[in-house]
Amino acid sequence: MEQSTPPEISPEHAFVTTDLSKVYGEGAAAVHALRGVDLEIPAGELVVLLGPSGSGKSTLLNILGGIDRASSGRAFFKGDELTAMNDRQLTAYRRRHVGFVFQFYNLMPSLTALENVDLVAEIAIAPMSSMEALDMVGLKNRATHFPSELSGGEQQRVAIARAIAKNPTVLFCDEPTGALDSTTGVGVLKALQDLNTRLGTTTLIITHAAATAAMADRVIHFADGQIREVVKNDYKASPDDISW
Ligand SMILES: Nc1ncnc2c1ncn2[C@@H]1O[C@H](COP(=O)(O)OP(=O)(O)OP(=O)(O)O)[C@@H](O)[C@H]1O
Repeated sequence: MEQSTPPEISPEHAFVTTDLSKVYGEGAAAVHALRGVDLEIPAGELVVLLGPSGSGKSTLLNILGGIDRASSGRAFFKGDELTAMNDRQLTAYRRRHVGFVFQFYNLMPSLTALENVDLVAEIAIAPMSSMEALDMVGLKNRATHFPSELSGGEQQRVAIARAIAKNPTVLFCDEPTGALDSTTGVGVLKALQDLNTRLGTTTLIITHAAATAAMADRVIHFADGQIREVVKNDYKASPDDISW
């Protein structure tokens, strides 16, 4: 049988993409969201994706997260080809390996913080306890509070606890601080950096806050559906030390 994994893909890579492209729509209405993206993301890194609105960041995240499909090119997760998976395989990949955090927290208003985290922990394969997940984001003492009793930053930290409770291999964050003021945003970024260090979860963060780049291992600059530059940081700043 033909070997489907290119030899350059090693287990140290969480993701590798080759010539990855995505076109939405057809003909004159076609939008080229990704135009031949070649990317390597080492496992365990905290990666920040920067770029103008519409440059393709969310499209890349959604393809790597198994919630959208590429039009051409290939994407691999630890040697498994995402772009060759059927719907059932992609669902299994998401369920087993992927945590998502979005700009709006999407918490159930009628459930407490702990119950919101429980929702995901209950269907995960190897979850940590919901209380442990809340503890990791500094909210153990707010477990019985409802979302309406929590600040925006606290609600986002509950959403992060919900995403990490399933012990994901990769955590995708699309504008996690987009709805927060800068002080509150720092608390959320600190929680993400802390989790990355403690759990070793490969973490991809899309943000418009360019200063956030200083807290990453690697910064990917996007423009017009392509990677313009990849910068590897020698030193990772604490979100506390980033000026906004
Ligand atoms: N479902 C869709 N149908 C048609 N076009 C789409 C769809 N999703 C995204 N696009 C287009 O693809 C391009 C890339 O969008 P994408 O959301 O990936 O950009 P982005 O860099 O994440 O932007 P932002 O920072 O504003 O979230 C944009 O031109 C967008 O309008």
